[in-house]
Amino acid sequence: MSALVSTRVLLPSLFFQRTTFLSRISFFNTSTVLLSHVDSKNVPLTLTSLGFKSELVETNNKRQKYKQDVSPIKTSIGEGKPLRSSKSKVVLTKRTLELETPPFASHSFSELGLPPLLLQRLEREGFNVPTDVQSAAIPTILKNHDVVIQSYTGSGKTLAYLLPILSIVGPLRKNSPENSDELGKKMEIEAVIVAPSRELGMQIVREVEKLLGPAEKRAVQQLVGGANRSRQEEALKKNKPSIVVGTPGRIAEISAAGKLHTHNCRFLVLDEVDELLSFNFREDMHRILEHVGRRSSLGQNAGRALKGPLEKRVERQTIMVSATVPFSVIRAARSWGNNPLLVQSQKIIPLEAATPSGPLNISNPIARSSESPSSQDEAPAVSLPPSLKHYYCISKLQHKVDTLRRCIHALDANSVIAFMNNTKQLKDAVFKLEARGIKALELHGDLGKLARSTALKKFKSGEVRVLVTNELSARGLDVAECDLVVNLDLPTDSVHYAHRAGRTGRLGRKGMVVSLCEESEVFVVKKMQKQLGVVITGCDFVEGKLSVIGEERYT
Ligand SMILES: Nc1ncnc2c1ncn2[C@@H]1O[C@H](COP(=O)(O)OP(=O)(O)OP(=O)(O)O)[C@@H](O)[C@H]1O
Repeated sequence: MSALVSTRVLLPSLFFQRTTFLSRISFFNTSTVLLSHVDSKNVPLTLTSLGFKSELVETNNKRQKYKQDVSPIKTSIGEGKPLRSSKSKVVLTKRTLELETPPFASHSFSELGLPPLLLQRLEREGFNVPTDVQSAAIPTILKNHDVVIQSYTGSGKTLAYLLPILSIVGPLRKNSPENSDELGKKMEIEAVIVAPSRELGMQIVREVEKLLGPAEKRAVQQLVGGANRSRQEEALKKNKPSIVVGTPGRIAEISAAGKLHTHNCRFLVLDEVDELLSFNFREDMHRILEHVGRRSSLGQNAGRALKGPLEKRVERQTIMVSATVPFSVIRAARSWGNNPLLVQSQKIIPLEAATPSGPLNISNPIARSSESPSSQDEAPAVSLPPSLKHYYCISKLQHKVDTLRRCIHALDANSVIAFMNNTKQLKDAVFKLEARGIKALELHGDLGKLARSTALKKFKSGEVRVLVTNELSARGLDVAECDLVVNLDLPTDSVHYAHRAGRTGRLGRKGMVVSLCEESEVFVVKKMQKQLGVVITGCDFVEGKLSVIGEERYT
């Protein structure tokens, strides 16, 4: 009761509205609504109060800016150099988010069987300790197993498959007697990595290039859509890369033109595999699966003929990766792979033993206690980083951008990704944010290649505070500094929620996800909450503060 009183004290004018609101929630849902409360010390909830260490400092132009904390981990993003926007002449200092609960395993990279040159490169790039999923996946892939890698967003799945691949193919590979005769020869393509978007494809290429270093970065080639195809074909011919990374359409196109020779390919990686299963990619994926790597004529049983774990395989090794693994992926993996294993952060099991809901819900008591979901309704409970905080705020459609503005100020967010479903409304939102003095840019598929790259670059560098985007950016996009994700439109389902939400809270950093919805949509939030097995708390942004409205208990 005292908690309820404190809400009244803080927000007297809103009290009546709030009580009405709570009773409506009860109407839409069977869940029990508890008393409203605000933080017991009446401290406003901001990203700072939630643990993002930042400090206000005066810069030359007298504007208050953030001084970054030095992260213990060097990320791919700049380390907080002062940045200057050429247009506004505003000096921005990037705030680096601390790793609060990093998913690091106790092992070191050197225990995982990686070659010395690769270990040196990891150290040089500041990758000192493997994450849990890397510790589980690297030795498993090195033992020639086909795998489905599933762990929550931002837990380091990319290196989990890149490191074993780089141990075996390309210039950093093991100089074992087995492949020493191949040294010096021009190799064929040995690994094909497929990603559903151009941005994700390019991000993976950057990660490989970082490890290869400038002298050897030609060993990887990007084959993404939207870029000049003949230039990519020329580069393939000239550089003879060991690894190609691309989008399904472009890989299939170049392969069909006879310019991509992948029949001897050793590895096929399907990153964001559940997305690659979607209807849009069906034909291209069919071609890739048929043409990449030597398929044994014995089909599925061929793998069983392997005598020992290190026996050289004669057909490709298939690696499938996602934070969300619905039953469709398990089914596809069983037919595409060779007795694949399901690799999660803390366990490795044969995929045959994985049930549709098992791998997703098992670690989450809330999701486990709810009714068992249908195959479309699976709860991606272990897909979400544990450090994330989830909120929803009721807002009328026409007030959403203003609510977003209040949300950004109340949470003191520095790097925000706002998701919308419709491109036209997305443009309007950017216009309104800019009109309210918040630097924002749009990112979606209707933009040209240059505009897309520029928007992303400006957002990553901290020059732009809000990136307004759609599903294009929901998968894989890695911006360590992103401290807030806002759903200006609700995602279509809990899987989409998980991927959008996962753009913040990367690698154990704290992050907040706020979904803005109309009153009639609250039941959708409640449904996703149940499916995801997380608490999505009602809130409002009043007088520059976040006020929690109610807590709900599962029934
Ligand atoms: N062992 C490590 N030490 C330090 N940083 C790491 C380590 N492994 C990965 N990272 C960094 O963590 C960030 C997140 O990794 P990554 O993008 O691979 O996550 P993910 O699990 O694939 O996420 P998503 O599911 O969203 O695609 C990246 O910036 C990556 O460089």
